[in-house]
Amino acid sequence: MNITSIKKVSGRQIFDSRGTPTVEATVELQNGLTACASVPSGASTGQYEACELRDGGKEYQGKGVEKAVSNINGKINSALQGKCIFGQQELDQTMIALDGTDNKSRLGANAILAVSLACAKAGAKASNMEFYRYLGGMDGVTLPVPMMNILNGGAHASNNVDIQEFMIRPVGAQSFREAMKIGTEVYHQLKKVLHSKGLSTTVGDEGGFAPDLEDDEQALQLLVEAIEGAGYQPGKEVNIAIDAAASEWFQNGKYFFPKKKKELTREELISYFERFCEKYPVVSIEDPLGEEDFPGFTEITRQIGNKVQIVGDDLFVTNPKRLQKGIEQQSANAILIKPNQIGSLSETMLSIRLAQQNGYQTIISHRSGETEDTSIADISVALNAGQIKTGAPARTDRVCKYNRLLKIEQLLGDAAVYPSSRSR
Ligand SMILES: C=C(OP(=O)(O)O)C(=O)O
Ligand SMILES: [Mg+2]
Repeated sequence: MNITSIKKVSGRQIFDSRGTPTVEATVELQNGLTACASVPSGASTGQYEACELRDGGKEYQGKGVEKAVSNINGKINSALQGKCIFGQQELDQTMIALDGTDNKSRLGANAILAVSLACAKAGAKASNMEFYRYLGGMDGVTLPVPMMNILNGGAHASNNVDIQEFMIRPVGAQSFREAMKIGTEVYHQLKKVLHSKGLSTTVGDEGGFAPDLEDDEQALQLLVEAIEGAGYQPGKEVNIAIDAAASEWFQNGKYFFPKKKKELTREELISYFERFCEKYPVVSIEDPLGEEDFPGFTEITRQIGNKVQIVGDDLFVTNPKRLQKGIEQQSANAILIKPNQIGSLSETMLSIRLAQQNGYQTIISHRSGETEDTSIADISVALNAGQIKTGAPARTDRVCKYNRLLKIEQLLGDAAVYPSSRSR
């Protein structure tokens, strides 16, 4: 038996940032080294995501993950025992074949991904390497531009804002460290602005503020005011990204804003976003249309894709097959990468590479229900993704990813690259 082969894989039910059960896995090697990983969970989940296996019954309103955990302790443990920890592809393929379904519904994408990530972390430990270096080698040196979600709406907050996320991008920074300084200053300034207007400073699921507003456009005005108030130039030093999460709005061929009770056609919705991009420094729109609306995506990309990043989240669900369709139909120019949408590390890496080979921008992303696992930070640097979306720079479930990136930047030293607009 090789000392770097797998001795045991085990799982347990833990809780995410919303207090909902989720999966954690531990991999133990013959040499005694152990590594642990846990998986997050979404609220505005795409219909085509891999299956997050949840228990029936009354426990936690039927949200327990004990079945997924017992799949780890039973079938997955038996299949991976004795295998070499360095064969990530083979380990993932073994679990995918054992599952045997298209969407990982037998073992659960939550079970498979937790083990997949724990294996990769164990491989890094056994190699005496930092996780990002193990994944990306010497070539993984790019710190991502953080897309900080500082105002929450949609399915992530109980306010009256329909757009799910309003994010700031500190592109004028020259390092990730400086980007964090700028981002947190704007976040704190937004709190002051909201307070001065008598608006609520309670927060949504991702740590951003969740006030009731006149309309969604007011959120953009507040962000611009906060950027300026913190002493930065909107559009130059800090620009804005939104996630409409429009799959949540799609009903009978039209779009319906559930909170403002307003109905729009596809064309009206595209014009709505175009106006935002003309009037405000909005440079990135995620899921401007629904997950079925490939033609709508193609149309908005044709109209404004030369100056605005059009991001497919629910549209692509980190799935190389759906991404390939989008590439052929020119449906977007960027992809959101959420490892738990596809359910294994090697498939996640495949989607990132496919996107990069086809000139798509890549944004590595958290989920709205998170754990303290920081794998996405390492993945973003290892694969030179260029952007990360991991919530407000507040609340530990979000900040732990940002803090890991600060450490990685320090470890990389002079080799670290930050995609600053100033150096372009
Ligand atoms: C992070 C997101 O939310 P959720 O995890 O709820 O899908 C998103 O839609 O991009
Ligand atoms: Mg999204």
